[in-house]
Amino acid sequence: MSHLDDLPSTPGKYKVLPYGALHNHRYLRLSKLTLWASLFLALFLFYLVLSPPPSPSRRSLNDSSAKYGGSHWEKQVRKSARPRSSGGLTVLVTGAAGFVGTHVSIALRRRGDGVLGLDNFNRYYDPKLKRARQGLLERSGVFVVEGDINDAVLLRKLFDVVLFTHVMHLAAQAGVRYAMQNPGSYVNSNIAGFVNLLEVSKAASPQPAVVWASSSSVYGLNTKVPFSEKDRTDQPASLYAATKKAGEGIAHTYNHIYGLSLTGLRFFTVYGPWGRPDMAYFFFTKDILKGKTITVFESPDKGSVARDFTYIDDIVRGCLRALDTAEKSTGSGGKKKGPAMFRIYNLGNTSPVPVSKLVTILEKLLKMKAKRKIMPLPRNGDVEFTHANITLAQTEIGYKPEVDLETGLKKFVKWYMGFHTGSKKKSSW
Ligand SMILES: O=C(O)[C@H]1O[C@H](OP(=O)(O)OP(=O)(O)OC[C@H]2O[C@@H](n3ccc(=O)[nH]c3=O)[C@H](O)[C@@H]2O)[C@H](O)[C@@H](O)[C@H]1O
Repeated sequence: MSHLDDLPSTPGKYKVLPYGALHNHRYLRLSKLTLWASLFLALFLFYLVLSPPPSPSRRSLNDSSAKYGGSHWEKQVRKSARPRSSGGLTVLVTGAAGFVGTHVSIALRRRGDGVLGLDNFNRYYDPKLKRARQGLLERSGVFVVEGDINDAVLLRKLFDVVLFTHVMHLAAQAGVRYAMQNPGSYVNSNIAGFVNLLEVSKAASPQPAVVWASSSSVYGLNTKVPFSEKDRTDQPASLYAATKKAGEGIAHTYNHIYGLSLTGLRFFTVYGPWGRPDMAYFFFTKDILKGKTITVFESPDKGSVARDFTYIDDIVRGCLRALDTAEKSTGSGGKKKGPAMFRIYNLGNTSPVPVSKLVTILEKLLKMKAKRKIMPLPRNGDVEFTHANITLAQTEIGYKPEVDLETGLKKFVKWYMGFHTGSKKKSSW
């Protein structure tokens, strides 16, 4: 086989040229190549000169999420956060697509305050419910930024775009029993996320006043009833409770060092329309309707387990009163200028109801008999009873619960049936 065997067999694609012509041909190809390379280099240099490297914040903003940023996004953020009148509040609501977050955001927006929502739409329970709540929020004029409270770049960006007067911090890993399955999630949201939010809030100029959700669970094994803010809270019964208690300590630190105005609200088993499917009243309703057995816990001495169930509208009124009475933070840009307000309030109903009674009310409303399995309270973080003393909240912020369990559950069941049967009521408020 000769070297000619390597030549292509199709004559038109390969020409054997005399030396001079071959040289000229190579020269022409070389200069074309040089021309293209120079053009490419010039364009590249031109691009480098015209686009300076992104600042660290821009870079990580782009890296960490593609879901925010840009002029259209900023316009939506500003519009949502703008109050209708000059005296209105400008509130960042974290956990806005959550149960309490949705109700509070809509109530604020309805009375004319500016509200920007933030929610990470995590999968702790069906995100479809959170998306449905987001639909409600949008219809009320509340834009929800999809992001996490641990994302410092995003939080700083939000504070750059909007001068928030208040933060209503409701984003949290909720649920007492789930803490045994996923402890990290509680530390991540209720501790790390809260610190991150406070870091950004304390650095803001002006600093916002922060109102946040603590929990009745901080009373833990306390046996003195009703639970008063003065009672011990150093015996948490679950990691959830421990992280909420830690949150109160952390908040105090930011108040003490940086002059942030902080108000913690200890919610007592909040229930109502658009509620959380991981809560007993919600999944009892679902299971009773399906004819499935429900497990009703009883105390070790065969007594009833009771909760101070609090209706969502009462909680919303409490949140709004806390926001309205919060004094301004005294610091600015991370520097304390004087002492600032620090408050903790119980927001409960003041009338504990045994869980067995809750089931009886549901049976009546659903017109179905529940298949009950009575079980001793497992050692999973649940406490035997909760009972709020609300004198402090009543005296200082005018909190007054109005809805009893039967009335509240009636409203919940009405919503539940509408939402789950896909009737028109699905989107009603
Ligand atoms: O106040 C709070 O700070 C907390 O309230 C809520 O916790 P809880 O009061 O524990 O509500 P929830 O789970 O509805 O159980 C209600 C009752 O049903 C009993 N229960 C529960 C499950 C079951 O299968 N059987 C049963 O009897 C159970 O023993 C209990 O007695 C929030 O979830 C929590 O995030 C936090 O906000």
